[in-house]
Amino acid sequence: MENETKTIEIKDLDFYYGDFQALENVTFDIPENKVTALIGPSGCGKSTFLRTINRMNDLIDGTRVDGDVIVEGDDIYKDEIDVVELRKEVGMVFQEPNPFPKSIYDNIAYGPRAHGITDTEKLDEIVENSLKHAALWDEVDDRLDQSAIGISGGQQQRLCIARALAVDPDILLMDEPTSALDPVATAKIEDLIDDLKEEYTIVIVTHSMQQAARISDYTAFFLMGEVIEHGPTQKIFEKPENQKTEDYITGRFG
Ligand SMILES: Nc1ncnc2c1ncn2[C@@H]1O[C@H](COP(=O)(O)OP(=O)(O)OP(=O)(O)O)[C@@H](O)[C@H]1O
Repeated sequence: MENETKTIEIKDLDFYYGDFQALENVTFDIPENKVTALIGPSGCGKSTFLRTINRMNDLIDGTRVDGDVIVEGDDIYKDEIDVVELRKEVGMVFQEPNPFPKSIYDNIAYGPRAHGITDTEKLDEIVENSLKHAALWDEVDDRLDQSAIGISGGQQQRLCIARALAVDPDILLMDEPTSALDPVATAKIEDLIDDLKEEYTIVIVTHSMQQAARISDYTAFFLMGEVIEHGPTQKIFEKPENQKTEDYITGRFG
């Protein structure tokens, strides 16, 4: 990864829920404008790791972090940072599409309004651009005032991606964003991820080996809280260095 710009650097990261250690000594870099996939069996710490990048775990009582998570130069657990600003730079999309019970327009305008934008023309522009970026504009441009709950699951998930993009983040965290979707909607999100990496750094948790192989540039394989192997996706899938990685990739466990 020598020639890549590192957006996120993780060094010796340990994470605890109370007495339970969920991440141990995690160290790797996440490069800019690439897709990094996090794979591994259920409970190995993928979502926990993802949530350390925008300090979403802070919302859970009794958690503790050791080590460094450096996002765009700031050590986000050691430097004095504004967590609201961090979460603006590091957007998140979840497993289940979770639009607010508001209009399509208001879903997208919510974040920019919360960050102080009130000008209607500016908001119109953000809503249009965000929906275009999320490849949803053409499907909803004639019904922006209708409820976001009334569109399909795949459209809702693209709406949630548009909502994340509306506050102009640099990094997008995605926690199994297609696991609730059918194959057609999944393919649309995968195409979208491929387009989005031109402008955003993407970190995605996926249970699908095929999805990781299709869409990611780098892959990190987690097992029981540790990163067993990390590297270019093609190498991880075709020539893994660790036997455990090979066993997992070839479906021998997990
Ligand atoms: N809020 C919590 N409190 C206590 N333990 C937790 C909490 N969230 C997760 N854990 C534990 O931390 C470990 C890692 O969980 P995590 O959800 O990060 O794994 P995962 O790899 O994302 O799993 P999955 O693929 O099933 O979503 C698991 O043992 C889990 O039970």
